Amino acid sequence: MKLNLSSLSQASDYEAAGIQVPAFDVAATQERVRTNPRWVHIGPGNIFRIFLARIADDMLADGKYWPITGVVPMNPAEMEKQLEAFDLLTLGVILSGDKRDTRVIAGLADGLATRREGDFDRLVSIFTNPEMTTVTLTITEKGYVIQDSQGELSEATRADIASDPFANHENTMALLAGLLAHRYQAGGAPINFISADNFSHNGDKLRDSVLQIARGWVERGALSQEFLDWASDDTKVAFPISVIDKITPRPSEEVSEYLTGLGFTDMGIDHLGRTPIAGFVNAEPTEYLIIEDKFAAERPPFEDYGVYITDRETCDKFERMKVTTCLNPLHTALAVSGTVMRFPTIDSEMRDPDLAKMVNILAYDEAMPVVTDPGIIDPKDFVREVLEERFPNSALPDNPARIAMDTSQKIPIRFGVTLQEYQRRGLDMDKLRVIPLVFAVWARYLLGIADDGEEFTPSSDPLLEELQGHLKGIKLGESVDAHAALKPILSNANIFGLDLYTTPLAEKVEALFTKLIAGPGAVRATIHEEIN
Ligand SMILES: NC(=O)c1ccc[n+]([C@@H]2O[C@H](COP(=O)([O-])OP(=O)(O)OC[C@H]3O[C@@H](n4cnc5c(N)ncnc54)[C@H](O)[C@@H]3O)[C@@H](O)[C@H]2O)c1
Ligand SMILES: O=P(O)(O)OC[C@@H](O)[C@@H](O)[C@H](O)[C@H](O)CO
Repeated sequence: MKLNLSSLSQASDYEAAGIQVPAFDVAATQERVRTNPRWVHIGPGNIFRIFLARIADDMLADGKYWPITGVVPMNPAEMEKQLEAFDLLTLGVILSGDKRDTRVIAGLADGLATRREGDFDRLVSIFTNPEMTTVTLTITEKGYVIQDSQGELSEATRADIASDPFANHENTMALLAGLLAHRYQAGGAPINFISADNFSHNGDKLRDSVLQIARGWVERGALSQEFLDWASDDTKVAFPISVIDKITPRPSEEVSEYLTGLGFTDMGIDHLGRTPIAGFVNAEPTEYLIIEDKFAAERPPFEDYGVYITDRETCDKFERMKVTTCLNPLHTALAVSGTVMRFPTIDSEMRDPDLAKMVNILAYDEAMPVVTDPGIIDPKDFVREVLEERFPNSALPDNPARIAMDTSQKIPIRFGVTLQEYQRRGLDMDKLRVIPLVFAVWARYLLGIADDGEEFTPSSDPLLEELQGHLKGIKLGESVDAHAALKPILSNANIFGLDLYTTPLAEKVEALFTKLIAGPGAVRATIHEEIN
């Protein structure tokens, strides 16, 4: 059996395999959405396919017409090999204990790849359609960045500003700013942009980046001030903030074999560069989506599908709890140490007493003091669920390397916000043990040498080359001037949210780093010593 519309018409084959199928006419919806689009999603990757597309699937099953048009602005092969090869269907596999719940998700009903001939023009026609009112995004943090590491507008952004606003743009922020210009020109129907990426005040960042490009066009006379006024008016173009939470690892070999055992012949894992791609997505059962109640246009009835639509303050508090204290910083701590110590999965790290203790200290002693209860869920229950159920979920094969991707972009949010809060509240940073340890292990990770003394390939990161340049020549077991090597990194407020030399942490990180490079086994020994 192959996953496609034709096999779906034999629903009994799916039912015999215990797989839930869409409760609506998928082919008819895919036909209708081409002329009647409602909801566009940029970056139709794993979390989107198992969370937002599933919500759309549930809505469609209830007769609420919110099919999604997925847009890949990067490599068209992602659209072709991961989505179109399966008629845009995804097999969602929820893993917990020894249970696997599998269903066909069909909320994604149309697919475009803007670097593919003709697709950009079709996207323009979708953006000029007033019936299309909502755009969601999961494009990773770096997709929003229009500056270089020094905080200046990047060369690519300057080139976009110098180019025709109405043309196709490779940079996603410029693409969206240009599509907004098309929408304005076509009458300016209101629209919502909901970032569902994992960082602080995601909607604000999206708004800033898009409007900065729009402003550049207005300043050089390519667009009118009226356009900018419209795009800046949040009753016309809304950018609510949101928080999304569902651990969604890369596709796993075990799940691939399981699906093959159910009779599928097309559920193998392929690769696009180093990124594994598949017709299925595996994830944990837990999920939270919180969206600020700030919309300019009609939107999907999210609240009927378990999504919290709430005030900005609640979003903010939930985000502080999840992204900057009780989940994502712990993830990054496990990602860099797990990679250097060659742990295959996060759950295996949680069975290591030192690493489990490290993240417990980080959560309860160092992060919790700056958390405020969001009201939706008690932070103590949230962190307990993370540390005792979600991370140790042995059915969920989450690889530390996935989480280590783009760490330089994540640190300001996952740790910097907490440090700024310590500074703001006058809390004692000298007491912090694990936060400086994580920074030192990250610097040790950047060397690309594991704790066994052998090489590993660090996950991709836009600053990898620059950061590795500062550490060039450092060898395990040899003496090092840690201050000279680390100063350019630790003083970079773009990375840590503040210059670590304005805190007691920089000195600690330098001392820890010196210990961590003492030789093979030094990472294990230093972590053990520091947390016991
Ligand atoms: N996987 C998770 O556990 C999880 C959970 C919560 C939130 N998130 C958020 O969702 C994002 C995506 O995670 P995922 O697991 O779906 O990853 P993924 O790699 O499966 O998907 C990422 C998508 O973003 C696109 N993309 C990458 N860079 C882009 C750019 N510059 N412009 C436009 N599109 C770009 C890719 O083409 C792909 O479609 C994460 O960065 C995170 O912020 C992920
Ligand atoms: O998705 P990223 O790359 O921002 O971060 C990696 C993980 O920490 C993240 O995906 C978590 O699994 C997720 O935030 C859980 O909701």
